[in-house]
Amino acid sequence: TYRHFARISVADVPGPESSSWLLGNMPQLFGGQVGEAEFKWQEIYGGVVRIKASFGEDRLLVTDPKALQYIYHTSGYRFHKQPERIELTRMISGRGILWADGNDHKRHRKVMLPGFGTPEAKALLPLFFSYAAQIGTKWKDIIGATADQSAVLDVTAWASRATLDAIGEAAFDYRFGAMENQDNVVGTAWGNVFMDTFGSPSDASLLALSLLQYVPRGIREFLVDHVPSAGLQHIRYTAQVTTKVARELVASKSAALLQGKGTRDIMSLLVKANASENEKTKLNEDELLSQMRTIIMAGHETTANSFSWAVLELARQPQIQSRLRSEIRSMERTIQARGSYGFTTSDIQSMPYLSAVVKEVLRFHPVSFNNFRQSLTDDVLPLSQPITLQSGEVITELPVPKGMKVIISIAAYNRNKDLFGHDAHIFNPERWLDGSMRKPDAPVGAYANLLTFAGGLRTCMGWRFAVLELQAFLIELLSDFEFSLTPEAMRIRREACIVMVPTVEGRRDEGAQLPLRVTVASREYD
Ligand code: HEM
Repeated sequence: TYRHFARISVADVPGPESSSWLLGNMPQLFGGQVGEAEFKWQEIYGGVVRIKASFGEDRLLVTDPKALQYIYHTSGYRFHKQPERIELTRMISGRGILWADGNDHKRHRKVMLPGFGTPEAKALLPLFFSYAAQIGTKWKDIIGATADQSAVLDVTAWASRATLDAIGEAAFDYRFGAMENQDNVVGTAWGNVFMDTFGSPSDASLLALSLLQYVPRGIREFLVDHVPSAGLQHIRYTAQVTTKVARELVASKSAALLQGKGTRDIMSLLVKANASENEKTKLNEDELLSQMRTIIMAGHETTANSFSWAVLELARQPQIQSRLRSEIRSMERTIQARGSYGFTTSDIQSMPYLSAVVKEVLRFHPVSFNNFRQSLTDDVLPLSQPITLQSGEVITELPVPKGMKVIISIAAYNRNKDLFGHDAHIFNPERWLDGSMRKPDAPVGAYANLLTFAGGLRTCMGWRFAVLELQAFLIELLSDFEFSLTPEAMRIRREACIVMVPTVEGRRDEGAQLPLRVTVASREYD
């Protein structure tokens, strides 16, 4: 008790009132749509906001670029993941890289790195195009069978199946077959898992999550593994079926490697890199299996939902959609004129509007919308903008106590008006083209100074894959199809599960969906 009251306090940092001692501001933070509370608080209080968790505990909501650079990079291994949140990660992807911290994390990252370079990502471009083309073929069949040559299609469900198949082949040289067989066990298990487990958390589940931090690790793990709840059961089942496939794959990859027949997929590179590590740094079998679950989880729903948000914005703003289609078709003509077929990465790099749209989608709709960290020691956060404490004192550095829990709002950082302009809350790809954006003093993110892929020591390993896959899907499907809003699509919510998914207001129990009207795009004026 003495230590608690004598330690450094952040109570003087301004922040919103909380009406509940039991839950603090957590219902506001997790109950609404993604970003709702954080956008408001960032506007009122700036880049560092003191909010309340359960039992009056102070937490910091951070979007200040310099503070984030410090947390992610400079002091990266002194800000660990929060113990209760790490249980959620363990449930989804096991004790893999997303779960590991400190030296353990270094070990995981080193073994995984060879699979995630630029050449590896570029080599996958034809594969991404081929899965996007498979969606196109299916859509043409469905649309062709309708009287008015148009159909309402759930873009999220199609994208989810295609990205699962793409990551299966890219990462493991394995065919999930989700596009062909909609009852595919792994595909079905992953379907809506985030919405079922993490969507619309009740006050009781928020309180349970808060209480987990006070429970010793072994008991915490037991509870998470055994508490009977439908959402948890769904995720446990998903983990079980994915691990089963993963086990078969690790065995076959290891056998192929022994016979000198290794392939170039991510998992083979990982198994190979692991084989050359010494006994201390090697990943064990459980860690290898967890890595596969991590890659499936991190590499499929994230990209599928980013694609869904992109298409929704294009349906909302038909003039952006037409301009992008024109750029795509113009590049198609250039490719045909040089006598080749298919886009290369340099073709894609010379499409400025596509690049602007993709950056704007990732800025506006970051599907992984917040990160949770906790300081290992007393520390001092540097700040880009001074803050005025409630006492009136103005500070440019903020001392934080050991154990301080920090919530990083990726969604709010990406709407920072100093970085992205006064219209940061508007979807406008033009900002990436008109030279109006200021170069940041404290760059944080890996891509376009966005925090979408986090930053520093734990930057998303698959960001190059994600950007290329998104570009390939947009090129392939925008070229052939036109998207327009349906009445349901006018009521889309940014649902705050672990991955931000679209749901329809009033129909959240149906899970993630994006019903858009899809027609075959005319080529008359090409
Ligand atoms: C739009 C798509 C994606 C987004 C927005 C995204 C976002 C993120 C974020 C925010 C993190 C940091 C998580 C944390 O520290 O808790 C992360 C980590 C990670 N992501 Fe992604 N990701 C995407 C796609 C992918 C893909 C396609 C792959 C793999 C093929 C991938 C693999 C990983 C891995 C392995 C990590 C762990 C990195 C580490 O802890 O060192 N991600 N991602």
